[in-house]
Amino acid sequence: MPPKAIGPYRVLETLGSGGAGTVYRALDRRSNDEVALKLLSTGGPSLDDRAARRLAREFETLADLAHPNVVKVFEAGVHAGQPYLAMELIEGLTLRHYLDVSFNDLHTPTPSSRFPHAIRRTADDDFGSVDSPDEDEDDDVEDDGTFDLNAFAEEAPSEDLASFHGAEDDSDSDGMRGVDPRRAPPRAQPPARPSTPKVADLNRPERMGKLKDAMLQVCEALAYIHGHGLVHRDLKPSNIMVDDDRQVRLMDFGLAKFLADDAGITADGKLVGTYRYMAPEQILGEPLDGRSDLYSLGVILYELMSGRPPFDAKTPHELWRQVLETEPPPLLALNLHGDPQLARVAHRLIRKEPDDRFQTAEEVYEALSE
Ligand SMILES: Nc1ncnc2c1ncn2[C@@H]1O[C@H](COP(=O)(O)OP(=O)(O)OP(=O)(O)O)[C@@H](O)[C@H]1O
Repeated sequence: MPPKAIGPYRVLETLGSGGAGTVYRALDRRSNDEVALKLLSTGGPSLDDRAARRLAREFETLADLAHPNVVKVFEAGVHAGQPYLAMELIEGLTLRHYLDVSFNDLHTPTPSSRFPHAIRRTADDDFGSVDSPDEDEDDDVEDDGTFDLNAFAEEAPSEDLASFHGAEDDSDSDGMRGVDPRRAPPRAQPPARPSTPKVADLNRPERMGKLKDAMLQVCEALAYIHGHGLVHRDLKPSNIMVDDDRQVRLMDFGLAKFLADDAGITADGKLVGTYRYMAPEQILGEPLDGRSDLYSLGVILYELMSGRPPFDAKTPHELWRQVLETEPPPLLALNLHGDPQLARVAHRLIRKEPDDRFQTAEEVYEALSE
């Protein structure tokens, strides 16, 4: 049951939940304006402290930003020990759902789709935000409210439920948790899966127009935040929303921080970000810059064009190995009639070396416009 009130806000409905908490539609009783209210998950005392710090960071980062493609944050507070963040309410969809041609045909339903607000939930978008692989070996839900391997297995994009459980077992039995990706031993790469059914639907002109337009707007948002010395660090389809006027908003800067204290790892040593969209340098805990966000953008573009991610594995360990060591299948082999220029952009964005990628969001914008 959602709370009835949070601080000065009356809760109207649940919009969705993510790794860090739940987002509600709420009414500001002072102004009568509707907002989106993100309430961080409760847990032990350490979760509260950490979550509060995450929220404060998200707020500080966002408060000074003003761009049509970046979500506006109004205020942060604490309610019954739980931190919350009030932000602009976006009447729209996450990028994945906005571009979804036929959700059930392209994605195997996951347990999360049982929830009535599944269309707004975003757990299908990724494997969940994650902690450093060498910590918290025993719990499904990590102490900062993010998820470990079981969440990873559950959210694997193209596995059936039996495979999910297999993945859980595998990961537990062979010690996948607690593995440092920098020391991960090589394994054989599984063969690329055949392209998804109805892949031709992905190329419908109207959908491609929407995809390109959304990508251009994301580039504008990224150019803006990178210009302010910020790296998003957790760019993924659930952190991009598109409103009814097709205006894109970049969300969730909880993981962003100024490049000055950059290391890709939080002060308490946790790796932040979401596996599937993480650049190699982020997996390795190396310093990040805007090019790491461009890598994530490339994964998103590849996935939305082909119906599957460039690297697809049952366990984080295997995914890291693929991301660090193998080349993704050519996008146009998965989608024969995909747009060749967009496919080239996607492949260049997901190059392993940051120097081999586009160097700025402005460059990506230009390439997408060609
Ligand atoms: N400002 C907003 N306006 C409208 N809906 C929103 C807003 N912010 C979030 N939502 C909805 O709530 C969902 C959950 O958001 P939330 O930021 O908690 O999770 P997430 O981005 O999916 O995951 P994570 O927190 O792990 O990055 C979003 O996917 C979206 O559907």
